[in-house]
Amino acid sequence: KISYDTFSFYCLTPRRIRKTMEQQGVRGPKPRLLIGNILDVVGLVAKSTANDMSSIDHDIVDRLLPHYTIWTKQYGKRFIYWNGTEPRLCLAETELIKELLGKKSSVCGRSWLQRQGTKHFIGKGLLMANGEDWYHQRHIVAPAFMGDKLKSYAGFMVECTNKMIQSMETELDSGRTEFEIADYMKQLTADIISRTEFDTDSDKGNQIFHLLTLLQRLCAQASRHLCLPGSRFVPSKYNREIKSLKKEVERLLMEIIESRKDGVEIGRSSCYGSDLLGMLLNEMQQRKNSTTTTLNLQLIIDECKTFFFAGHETTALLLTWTIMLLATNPNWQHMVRAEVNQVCNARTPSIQHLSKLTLLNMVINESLRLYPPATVLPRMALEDMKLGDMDIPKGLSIWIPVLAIHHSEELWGKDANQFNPNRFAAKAFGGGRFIPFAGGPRNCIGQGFAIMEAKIILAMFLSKFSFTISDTYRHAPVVVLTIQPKHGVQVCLTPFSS
Ligand code: HEM
Repeated sequence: KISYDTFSFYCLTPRRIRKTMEQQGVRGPKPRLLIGNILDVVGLVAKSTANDMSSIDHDIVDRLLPHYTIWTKQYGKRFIYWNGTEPRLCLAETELIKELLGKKSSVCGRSWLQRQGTKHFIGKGLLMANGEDWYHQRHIVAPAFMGDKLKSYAGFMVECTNKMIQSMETELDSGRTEFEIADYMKQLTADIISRTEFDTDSDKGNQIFHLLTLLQRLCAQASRHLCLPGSRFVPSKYNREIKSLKKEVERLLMEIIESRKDGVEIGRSSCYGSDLLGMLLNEMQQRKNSTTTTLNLQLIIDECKTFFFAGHETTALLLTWTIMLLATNPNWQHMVRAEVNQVCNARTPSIQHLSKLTLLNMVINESLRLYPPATVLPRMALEDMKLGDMDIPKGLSIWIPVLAIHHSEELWGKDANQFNPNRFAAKAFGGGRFIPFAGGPRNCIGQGFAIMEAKIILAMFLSKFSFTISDTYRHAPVVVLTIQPKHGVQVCLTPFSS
């Protein structure tokens, strides 16, 4: 039975899927046995990103998704390529994307390969959950990201940003002028998520982030290690390293959880708290006798890892790329600062101010369009389904190339690769065209949190410093799960007080 299942998983099902799609005219590059097109993709990306870009140019699709550019020219807007033994349909038609993320979201989920590849990293937390489990988990954590709860984080965000600005001012006083912004933003967003969702001191938070980053890097190579049957059970150096990092992260998280539980057990507090971790622990406690509950300690740990990961790097990248864009577009920097000064009037930004920062909002959107932290959105058909005119067989992975859609001249016009926040002045772009936070029921749960955080940090930063891009900055976006500046972003700061 096991050998038949393995044979079916690695050979029969992918073949059946390929046949169904070929009959509908969807083709793609020829796959190699077991490894599919992995080597083609790895080789093309290694070549296109081998050098830094010669100028600060936002035309980055050929660099970051060279395989997409080549195969879409050859096979059209829909094509199939193979990630090991997993066939992936690449889908760039906005109407179909809208349908997939919206109406068809209940029959789509995460693929086996994705779940297996991130098992030791974020486990079965919300990002990787499917079906009923996903629905249940989303329902539990959603209140932490809505309404008054969301608004209540603004004060922490201001406090953490003030701390960062003060440390920059101290550095400036001691004669430093150049700052690598990506590291500062990572530290700041890590502080904010640790404080708001886990009420944890930054030392422990830092340790967790450090270990999670190492785990993330290792897991990013998972598809190369998982295409051989049984490879995840082999005690290889790769597997051993992952397991030991996982153990260490989980030990640190358990310390945080235990200290919350102790607080309740010795009567110091009456509940586990109202932040994300508190909500999860309260839910587990309330339902401990229920037979339907799916929440257990391991799942809470997975959820913590998921939110530590999803809640800081993406926002840090949004901030980093936005500062790079403003540093290289002084007119926009000047206009947005004038808006901030007018709206906030020398006070720290409050919730009431944020909705009035229209130009800042346009700049943030344009930054998310040009440098969407998540370059692709992966989905898998959990059942046979119809998508537009296509019959999609169960088990087919569908990849939405967000970066390519955001840079498409057909969708955005001739200036698609230019920084032009004005395009967001008149209307909001939805409908599968502007999807930095995905869309439909399975969109980013932290979208409101991220935008609020980005507006507060940028407004405070702009009102304290004027900045230009440093001569040492080398423009070299690369993808390591998210779009990152390979050598960081160096800017020269001038404080307004001087
Ligand atoms: C600029 C910042 C952010 C961007 C661009 C972003 C982007 C995304 C995208 C594209 C997805 C969908 C992934 C997919 O379906 O494959 C997603 C999901 C998710 N994001 Fe974010 N995110 C950001 C910030 C945050 C923050 C601040 C948090 C938490 C505090 C967060 C937590 C999550 C979680 C838990 C999911 C999974 C939701 C689900 O599957 O139901 N994200 N994010």
